[in-house]
Amino acid sequence: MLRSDTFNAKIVLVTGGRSGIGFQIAKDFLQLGAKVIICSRKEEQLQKAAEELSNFGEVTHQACDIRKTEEIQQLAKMIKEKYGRLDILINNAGGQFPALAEYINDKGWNAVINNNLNGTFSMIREMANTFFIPQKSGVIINIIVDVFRGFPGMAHTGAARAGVENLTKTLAMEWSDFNIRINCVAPGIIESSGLDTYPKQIQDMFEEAQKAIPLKRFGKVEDVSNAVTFLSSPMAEYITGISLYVDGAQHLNFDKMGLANVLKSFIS
Ligand SMILES: CCCCCCCCC/C=C/C(=O)SCCNC(=O)CCNC(=O)[C@H](O)C(C)(C)COP(=O)(O)OP(=O)(O)OC[C@H]1O[C@@H](n2cnc3c(N)ncnc32)[C@H](O)[C@@H]1OP(=O)(O)O
Ligand SMILES: NC(=O)C1=CN([C@@H]2O[C@H](COP(=O)(O)OP(=O)(O)OC[C@H]3O[C@@H](n4cnc5c(N)ncnc54)[C@H](OP(=O)(O)O)[C@@H]3O)[C@@H](O)[C@H]2O)C=CC1
Repeated sequence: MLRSDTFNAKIVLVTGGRSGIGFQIAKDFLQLGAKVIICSRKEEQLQKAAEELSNFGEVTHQACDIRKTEEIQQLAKMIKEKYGRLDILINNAGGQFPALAEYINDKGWNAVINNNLNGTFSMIREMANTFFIPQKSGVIINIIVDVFRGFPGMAHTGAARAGVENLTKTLAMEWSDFNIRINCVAPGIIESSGLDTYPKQIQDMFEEAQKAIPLKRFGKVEDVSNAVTFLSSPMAEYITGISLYVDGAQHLNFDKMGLANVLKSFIS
C-alpha cells in the first residue's frame, strides 16, 4: 500500500537478506525505490540471491558474519565508499536450534547468544557510529521472535531476543537526540526457508500448531515485510521503541505452542 517512490534514494542494509524473510524485505524495499545491500555468511547463496533481486532494482552484496566485528566494519567501509550514507538498517540475520534448556551446553548457548544478541548489537553500534549518529538520522528495525511468554523449547533465543527488545527501548531513548528511530518486529511462526531447518518431528506438528493460533494459520514472509516497510517509512515517523507482533495474535493465546512438549516426546 506504500507509494512506489516511498524509499527513493534511500540506502537500506538487510542482514540475512539472501533467504526467507530477509529476501522478501530486500525485494519489497527495491520495489519501493530503495537501493539495497544484503549480507550473510554463505557467499555463493548470497550472490545467487543478489542476482535474483537485481530484477527489482540496484542491489549490492557482501559476505559478513554478524558475529565478527571486523567483517561488519568492512561492510560499513564498502557502503561508505559506494553510497556515502546508510538510511535504514534491518537486522534480520539470526537463528537458533530447538532444545530443552537442560540439554543446552555452553557452546550451543553461546552460539545462539552471539548470533542473535551480540551480533545484532555489534551491527547496530558500527552502523550508528559510521552513519546514523554523524548523519543525525537513521531507522533501525530488529527482527526478533514472539517471546511474549518466554520461549519454551528455545530458551537461548528467547533470552537473546528479549535482550534485543530491551536494547531497542534503551536506544530509542539514548539516540532520540540523533533522530534515530529503532523498533522491533516480532514474527510468530512464518512459512519460510527458516522452518525447513527444523527436525521432521517438529514439522509434523505444524498442522496442529496452526490451529492454536487465533488467526489459524502461520504467517507469510510478506506479512513480516509489510510491517518492516511500514515501520521504516515516513508513515511511522512518530513510532520508536516498540515491538510490533506479526503473529496472528499467537502472543495472546495461552495455549502453549507445544514445541517443548514435542521435544520432550522425542526424548522419552
Ligand atoms: C510445534 C510447533 C512449534 C514450531 C516452532 C517454530 C519456531 C518458530 C520461531 C522461529 C523460527 C525461526 O527462527 S526460523 C529459523 C531461522 N534459521 C535458523 O535457525 C538456521 C539454523 N540456525 C543457525 O544456523 C544458528 O545460527 C546457530 C544454531 C546458532 C548455528 O550457529 P553456528 O554456525 O555456530 O553452528 P554450529 O557451529 O554448528 O553450532 C555451534 C554449537 O551450537 C550447538 N548446536 C547447533 N545446532 C544444534 C542442534 N541442532 N542441536 C543441538 N545443538 C546444536 C552445538 O553445541 C554446536 O556445537 P558442536 O556440538 O560442537 O557442533
Ligand atoms: N521463520 C520463522 O518462523 C521466524 C523467523 N524469525 C527470525 O527471522 C529471521 C529470518 O528467518 P528466516 O528467513 O525464517 O530463516 P532463514 O534461516 O532463511 O534466514 C536466516 C538468515 O540469516 C543469515 N544468518 C544467520 N546467521 C548469520 C550470521 N551470523 N551472520 C550473517 N548472516 C547470518 C542466514 O544466511 P547465512 O546462512 O548465509 O549466514 C539467512 O539468510 C531470523 O532472525 C529468524 O530467527 C523469527 C520468528 C519466526
